[in-house]
Amino acid sequence: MAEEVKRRVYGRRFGRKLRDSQKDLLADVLPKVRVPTLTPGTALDPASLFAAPKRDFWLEIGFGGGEHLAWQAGHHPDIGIIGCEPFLNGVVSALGHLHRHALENARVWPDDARPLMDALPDACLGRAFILFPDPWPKKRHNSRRFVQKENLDTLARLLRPGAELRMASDDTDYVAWMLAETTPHPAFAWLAEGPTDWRERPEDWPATRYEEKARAKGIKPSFLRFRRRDAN
Ligand SMILES: C[S@@+](CC[C@H](N)C(=O)[O-])C[C@H]1O[C@@H](n2cnc3c(N)ncnc32)[C@H](O)[C@@H]1O
Repeated sequence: MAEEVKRRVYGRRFGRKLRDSQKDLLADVLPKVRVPTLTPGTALDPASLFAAPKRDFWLEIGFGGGEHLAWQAGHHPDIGIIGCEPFLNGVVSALGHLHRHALENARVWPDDARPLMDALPDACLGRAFILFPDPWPKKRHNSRRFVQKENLDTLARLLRPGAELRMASDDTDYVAWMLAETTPHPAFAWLAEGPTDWRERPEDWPATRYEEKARAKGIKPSFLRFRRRDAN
């Protein structure tokens, strides 16, 4: 992990005690798929993470249990996908999916996405996902929200022109916040095609655990797609 970078991660790092089979995943599978330790100033070529050449590289920030990460990896074997998640129990769950489906094209950064993003080169990504990020509903916690100018600037640097940034939330206040932060950003154009299409999840976008939790409570999430503009 990037020990020297002292940014704070808000949210849980550990949950329920791990069972032996989960500890085995950490011991046996994580070393095969983890992004190597980064120190500040290290440059990370995403192509160096994968044994076979990849057509493109995608990034998922906060993959939770890893269902979406594994689905995208399974459906796009020619893509190298990097998932970031500091919550250990989520990492273990993702390792289980990658192992069960023998997915070779996903890599895991079991930590805060920001140091990894800092290490990636300009215009190296074709897609990035931020799905159901923690909404931090109290006003005084707004600065903890992942979708904010500093992180959008970094994503603007990493996504190549024409690339797609996907976000989702079931929290209406956070959806409004995401739009308020992203639509004025010069690098991003909202891909809404009508007044309601962003209320429907595209077919190449599987439901995540948090989406299912929201729907079980009768809440309909929103799905936002942005195109990385050519200039800026
Ligand atoms: C509400 S959960 C959603 C998980 C998953 N995307 C889903 O939809 O089921 C938000 C996740 O973002 C992760 N997260 C929060 N801050 C992060 C950061 N700086 N870098 C990477 N992941 C982060 C949390 O650990 C948490 O698992």
